Amino acid sequence: MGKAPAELLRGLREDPGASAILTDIDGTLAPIAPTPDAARVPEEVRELLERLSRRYLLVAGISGRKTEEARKLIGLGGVVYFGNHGFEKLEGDRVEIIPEALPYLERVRELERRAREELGPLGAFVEEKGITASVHYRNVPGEVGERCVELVRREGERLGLRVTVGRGVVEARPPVRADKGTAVRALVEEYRPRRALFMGDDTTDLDAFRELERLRGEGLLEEALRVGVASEEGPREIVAEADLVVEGVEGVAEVLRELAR
Ligand SMILES: O=P(O)(O)OC[C@H]1O[C@H](O[C@H]2O[C@H](CO)[C@@H](O)[C@H](O)[C@H]2O)[C@H](O)[C@@H](O)[C@@H]1O
Repeated sequence: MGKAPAELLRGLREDPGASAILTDIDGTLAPIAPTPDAARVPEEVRELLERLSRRYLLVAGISGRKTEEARKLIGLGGVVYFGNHGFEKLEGDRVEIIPEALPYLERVRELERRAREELGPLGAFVEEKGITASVHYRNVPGEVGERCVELVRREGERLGLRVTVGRGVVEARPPVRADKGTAVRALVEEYRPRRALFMGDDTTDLDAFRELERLRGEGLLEEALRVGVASEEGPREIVAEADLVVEGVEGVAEVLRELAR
């Protein structure tokens, strides 16, 4: 039998000054909603994060959202924010984009234009995000969803962009080395925690899981804990690669309560 959650979290809980709590937002802190602007972080989760940010070395939100949106959703000053799947970071009041990605901005916009023209009339929604593109198909029939994935894959290939499929969304990004894993590495190198946990539910969170494990292998972390948020829509690797599996945002809240105990 695997270890109980409290046992898995003990190392972090007993060493808060040297522990980092890193987390995805949508599907992890905020329940999945029909549209991006309907998503909310429950008040209890926000309060727990606030307490943890005062006690632990680091609390960071690493999201696929635009950084400003990630900041708005969590709404806490004591948290560090990375947006657009690790392509952006909030530095003071400024959002910094990975410089190597900037030459691709026009291609991302072109893909968005093509998606709006072809898929907008069918009910798909293209979220305005800047350096990465997201085409949402949660609220359209299955065959339209397939057309969304097809179009973004085709245009992504033509424009030299990298494409990923997430929960009700297909996304394209510049083909440079930036993802939630590079965000995790940057934070570990800057803050030097002994222990770190990452919580996530979707495809792009796997980059963070894998980097956390590499950091542990390299000896930069003594302990790395991957918390997978199970869902019917998420990739099976989220559960397969996790050290601890929880059910939905309520399961995440339990982890936060335990860390705050
Ligand atoms: O990395 P995350 O913080 O989990 O962001 C991933 C994407 O999340 C958002 O879309 C997802 O949540 C929406 C609200 O619940 C939902 O309607 C949609 O179907 C999901 O894919 C966000 O809008 C995207 O920009 C993020 O990339």
